[in-house]
Amino acid sequence: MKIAIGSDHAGYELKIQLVEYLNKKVSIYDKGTFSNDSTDYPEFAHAVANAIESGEVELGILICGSANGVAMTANKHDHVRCAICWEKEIAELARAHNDANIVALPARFISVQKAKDIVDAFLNTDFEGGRHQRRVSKIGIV
Ligand SMILES: O=C(CO)[C@H](O)[C@H](O)[C@H](O)COP(=O)(O)O
Repeated sequence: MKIAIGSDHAGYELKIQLVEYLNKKVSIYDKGTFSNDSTDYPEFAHAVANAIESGEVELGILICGSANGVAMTANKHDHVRCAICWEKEIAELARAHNDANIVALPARFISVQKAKDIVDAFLNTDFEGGRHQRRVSKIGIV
């Protein structure tokens, strides 16, 4: 499986931990940031969202302090459904019911172990389709 990951400075340390953890299981495409220097989360959210839209990867992981900024940015992309997750059960539902293709993690509010559990749940849960496909299809209708 191909996974893109990106964070701003607030998520950088967690991103390092997750890249090391996930490298043993999947192919990781790291879209930055690559230091603790203060930066702007939209750059990395757009990079991960573009990787989804181009087909470079199947799923993505975004990290910032609260997860709000990266999720808001990624969800501007037509083919992205980015879900903020702070418990593994929410990650399972984001995949099973919402067909989310990016998980957004709030680095300043969850532990590294919690983040690993959330990511594992996200990567290992399939979309259920059926009634959920009907609802997901309506998301873009405004
Ligand atoms: O949480 C975030 C956006 O939703 C970002 O990670 C920012 O870091 C956050 O807005 C705080 O900014 P700061 O420059 O790290 O104080």
